[in-house]
Parts: sequence; structure tokens; C-alpha cells
Amino acid sequence: MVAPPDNDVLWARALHVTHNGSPALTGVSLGVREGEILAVTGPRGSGKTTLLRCLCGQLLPEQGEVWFNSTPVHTMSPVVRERLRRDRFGWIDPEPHLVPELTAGENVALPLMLRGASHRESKASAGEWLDRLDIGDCARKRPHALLQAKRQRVAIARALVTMPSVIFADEPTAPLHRADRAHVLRTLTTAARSHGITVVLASHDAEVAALADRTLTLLDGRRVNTVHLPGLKETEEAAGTAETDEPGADGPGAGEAGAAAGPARSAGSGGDSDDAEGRAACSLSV
Ligand SMILES: Nc1ncnc2c1ncn2[C@@H]1O[C@H](COP(=O)(O)OP(=O)(O)OP(=O)(O)O)[C@@H](O)[C@H]1O
Repeated sequence: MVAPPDNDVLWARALHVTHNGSPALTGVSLGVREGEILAVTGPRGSGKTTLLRCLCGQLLPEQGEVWFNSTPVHTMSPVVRERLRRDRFGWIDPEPHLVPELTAGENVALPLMLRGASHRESKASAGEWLDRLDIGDCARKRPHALLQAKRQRVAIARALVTMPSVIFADEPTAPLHRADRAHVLRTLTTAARSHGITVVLASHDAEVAALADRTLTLLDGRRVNTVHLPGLKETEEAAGTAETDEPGADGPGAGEAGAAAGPARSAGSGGDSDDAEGRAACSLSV
């Protein structure tokens, strides 16, 4: 096993996963810096969810390594991985799976109470997070009384309330209208940035890349540098323009999205990107 770089909160090398014999990830490597917002983009079925599930220890790759803060996740027992997910990670699904019998405030307080915090303390923290996400007035409402965009913001508050090291957000805006999508994404990324929380954000929505520090693009389970699809770049043929990295041959730094297409920033640049134009140029719309 090769130890990961110290400054990567998450690091994965040459991940291989198959589902029922079909490849879902083929030699994907990456590193994620602390506090970074990484967008994982790609068309449907390209392996985004599978990658997030591997990185958070929910799914063990058939080959490859996953490290969190220089600790190997792929060699942990299921119980230890479960504890890691509970204590250090947050997860946001496309659909906000809230407990229908509980109010929004109680839903957000729940992860704290499950960790042993007092009811009063948990409710107070939940209220603060709901306020930060501009839905403080929803605290006493049950999920069915809320619009979907507000329910999703409750789910985001629930993921943030424990102040995890990393939040994995899998298509968090998939069921929302365009205006709500932008609002929810900004809410998540702004809250994460202000609290130094690392975010790995899977989406096939091009707008996501514009809010991220860096973009990693998947196509058919492999990392690619650029993907030009029909209708986006009429002058190029989709089949001939996807530049595929050599899977597993290099370390996580290889083939960063920024290297060829000039998106948000390369792995080593750190801090906020100043080339919004570059981000827009790299984003994938499918
Ligand atoms: N549990 C599963 N059983 C069988 N095949 C699966 C399973 N999960 C994913 N797959 C397949 O693995 C490939 C990658 O799927 P994955 O969900 O990771 O992609 P994705 O990019 O997240 O797609 P989407 O945007 O539709 O969520 C796809 O071909 C998918 O059909």
C-alpha cells in the first residue's frame, strides 16, 4: 500500500467496481483537499454514485484503495466503516429522506441526539442551522407541509448539523426546478465553505461545476479530461473528443479536469478559483 499525500483528506487509487459483472468504475484515482468542493460530473450511469459510495466507505471496491485522513478505509471492518460514516461524513441524497412524523427541527436535531447530545442542545443547534439556511420558519413544520426545495434544505441542514469532515452530495438538486437548484446548491456550498467542510458533489448538472473548486468528470466509469457532446460543440464529434485518462497507471493527481480543459483549478492550486469563465467552459451539460 502506498501512503497518500498528507494534504488530501480523501485519496483513492485505481478503484475498480463492477455491478453484476458490468464495470461501474475502472481504475479511477483522485485526491480531495481539505475544505475543497469537488464536483463529480458525467452523464447518467457514468459511475458518480458508485464513486461517492466507495469514497465514503459504503461500498468496498473490488480493487483499489480509499484513504481518509491518511487512514485506509478499504481495510476497515464493516463496523468501523459504519462508525466512520456516522461520525465523520454526511450524505445528501437526491430525495430528502426525512422522517415524516418529525418536524423539520426534529429531523435536523436527530443526528446529534443519536450521538448522545441532549435534546435541548440538539434542538438549539438544529434551529441555528435552519436559520443559516433561511428556513428557520420551517422548524415546527412536518416534511409534508414543506415544498420540495425546502425539504431538501432541511436535509442539507441535517447533513451539516454534526459538522462532518466531508459531505457527499449525490445529485442533491435532481428533483428541483432550475431556480431552486441554484439556490439549494449555493446554500450547500456557502455553508460548507464557511465551516471548512469538504464537499464531494455528484451531478450531471453543468451549473454544479461553476460552484465547485474543481471538477472531475467520469464517462463509462473512467476519468476523462473533456467531454464534448453533440449539440454543445457542433464542430467536434462526441465519440472522438473524450480524452480518457490512463486508469490506475498514475496516482490521484493524474488527469485532473483542469489539466486539459481549463476548468476551475488544478489539484494543487488551492483557494478560490478566479477563472469563472474557465469553469463555465469546462462544465459538462448532458
Ligand atoms: N446496484 C446496482 N446494481 C447493478 N448495476 C448498478 C448498480 N448501481 C449502479 N449500477 C450500474 O453501474 C453503472 C454506474 O452507475 P452509477 O449509479 O454509479 O452512475 P451515475 O453516474 O451515478 O448515474 P446516475 O446519474 O444515473 O445516478 C451504471 O451502468 C449503473 O446502471
